[in-house]
Amino acid sequence: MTLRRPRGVLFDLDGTLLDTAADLHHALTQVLNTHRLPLVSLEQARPVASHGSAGLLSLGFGSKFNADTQADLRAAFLSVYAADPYSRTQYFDGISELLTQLDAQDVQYGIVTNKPTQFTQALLPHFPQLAACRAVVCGDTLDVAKPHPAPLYLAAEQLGLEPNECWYVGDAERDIQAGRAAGMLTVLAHYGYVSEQDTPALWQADTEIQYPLQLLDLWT
Ligand SMILES: O=C(O)COP(=O)(O)O
Repeated sequence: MTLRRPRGVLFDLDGTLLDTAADLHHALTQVLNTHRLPLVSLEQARPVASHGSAGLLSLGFGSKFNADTQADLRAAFLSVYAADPYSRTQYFDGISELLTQLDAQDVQYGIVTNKPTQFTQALLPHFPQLAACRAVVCGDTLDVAKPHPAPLYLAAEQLGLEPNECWYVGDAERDIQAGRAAGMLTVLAHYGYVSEQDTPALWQADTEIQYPLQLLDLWT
């Protein structure tokens, strides 16, 4: 598919720009250890890493993650994660070069994540190209988060662009829902945390990429 080069590209963070699964998995491991429960492997945790603390805790605790326990478990998880959300985290291969290319082609870019501001702001300084983004909207920036389109509207505004001048790239169903609802062209980052139980063909993304630099091929 060859498309017109967008004026702006907005990206999801976990599972799209940054491979954060190992740090999230580390936090889950610590909490499971505290409760003397069996651990889950990184391979098991990766597919749910886009679903934040609730997704990971449900995976590790099963029915023990319930209405009575979830507040405490979440607090324990987040306190471990907050202490070090970056040591095991890295760019997906090609992201750094992709962002350099976007700069060179005068395509603006930004981040729309459901990750709370506290953790996003702890991570970004370790990834200077992301810290320099003109648009960063987190899960708690507004009182609604993806799949609601409002965070995407705000990010487009921060870039000084109309929503329909931006694309949205993400690896989860709620990313594609939010992008479609915002009237943006949606790109599924298939290299991210898409699990075997997911049905991305039903998400109706406009197009998909198998690795980050493939984004550039969509308009050249
Ligand atoms: O931490 C989360 O809840 C998910 O973050 P994401 O929106 O960047 O995938």
